[in-house]
Amino acid sequence: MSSHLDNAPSTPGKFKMDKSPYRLRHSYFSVAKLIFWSLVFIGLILIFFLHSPSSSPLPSDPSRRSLRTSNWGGPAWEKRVRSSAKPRSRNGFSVLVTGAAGFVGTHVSAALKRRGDGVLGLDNFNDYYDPSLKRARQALLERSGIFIVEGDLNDADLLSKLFEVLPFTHVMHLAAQAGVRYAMENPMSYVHSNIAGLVNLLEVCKAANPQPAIVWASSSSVYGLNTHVPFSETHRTDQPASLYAATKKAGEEIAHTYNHIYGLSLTGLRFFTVYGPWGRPDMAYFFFTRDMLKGKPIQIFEAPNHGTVARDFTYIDDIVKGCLGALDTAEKSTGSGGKKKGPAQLRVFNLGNTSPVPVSDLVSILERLLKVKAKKMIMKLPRNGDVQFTHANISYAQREFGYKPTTDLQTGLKKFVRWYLTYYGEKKSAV
Ligand SMILES: O=C(O)[C@H]1O[C@H](OP(=O)(O)OP(=O)(O)OC[C@H]2O[C@@H](n3ccc(=O)[nH]c3=O)[C@H](O)[C@@H]2O)[C@H](O)[C@@H](O)[C@H]1O
Repeated sequence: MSSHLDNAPSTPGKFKMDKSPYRLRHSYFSVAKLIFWSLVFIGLILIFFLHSPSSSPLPSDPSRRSLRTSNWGGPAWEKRVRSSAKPRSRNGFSVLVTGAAGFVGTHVSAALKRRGDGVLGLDNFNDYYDPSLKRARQALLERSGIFIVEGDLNDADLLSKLFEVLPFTHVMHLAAQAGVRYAMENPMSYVHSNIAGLVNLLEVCKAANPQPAIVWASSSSVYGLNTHVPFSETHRTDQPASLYAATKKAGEEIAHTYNHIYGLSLTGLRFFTVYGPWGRPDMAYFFFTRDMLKGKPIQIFEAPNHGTVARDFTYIDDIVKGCLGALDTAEKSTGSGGKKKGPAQLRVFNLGNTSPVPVSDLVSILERLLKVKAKKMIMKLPRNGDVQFTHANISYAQREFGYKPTTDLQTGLKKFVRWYLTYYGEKKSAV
């Protein structure tokens, strides 16, 4: 005899005690059905929330996910932002520098601060190259009172918040996925930073009140397969040789659109192979130095028929002068609250050195400076985005803001090598 408690169907297992096979199957299927339909119902609710744009509790967009991990906001944070971006003088600029922990970003930020402008940095500290170098640059800027907010360009909420805290007069947009050859390894990182990130930034700038004037980094690589030299801003740029170049060219077209529709003042700067202290370890002059010091072989690219591969290497201090010149001559945006009020300035400048140097000469200079004989491996120029030759015509920048590079490769590399040996010598390790 079984007690009534034993009959209580508290769990499906207990049903096995029931003597009637029909009742057992019937009850079992009712519960299973109930569970099944409950799961379907919960699933539908979840699908509805995940796809609802306004109330999405778990955003599927990776750029928005950074919101959850980034550490910004609050009165103390806002105070730091304000104090970093406050100019020393009444007519000084208040500049948001994106990519402030990057090579050019660090130098430009420091120069702006030195002359009395307020600077707020933004950087996502990604690991495209050794992030400890970016942290060291950050520490350097911190010593001169520059705060770098850690966040991604694609984080619209963060960017909007920054403009809410402060009416930036200018944006110096230097954050990007750089490097010509890496584009074949990780193409989407170029789309994420150089296209999606740029659009996100421009969306926030167009909605800001007042709208800032924007100066941003394009690239000499937009000239691609152009064969007219020296490269002038009027030459064709519709034959990019790498995805990197294509995203920078797309950026120039996107700039045109935002200028046209929203009255944003936009100036693009086509940088020509920038080098110098605190440089980028992914660039040839930098890793040639590292590998030569380690006694490792280096690859030197050569064009077909032993043709020379050359670059218009441009020293960082000259580039900084060009950036400041562009900033100083940038006119105000004309829109407000997302509406254009009149035509606004739209410019593109070459910032080069006007004196191309063969890569083999770059290596000879490094050999002399490092007192090391390079183990050279001559290789065919790979078809991975590299072009054979770059040479800037800089007369437009010269005319508009007196841009005049003054550092030759020998002098600039000497300063780079001195920095390199101090930086890595002190750390007793190479990159
Ligand atoms: O002006 C730009 O817009 C770009 O400049 C820079 O690109 P590049 O001019 O290609 O510089 P970089 O890679 O240092 O190669 C230098 C030279 O060494 C040759 N090179 C390179 C590697 C190698 O192993 N061997 C070699 O001979 C190579 O063929 C080349 O001739 C920036 O990286 C890029 O982000 C962008 O800003």
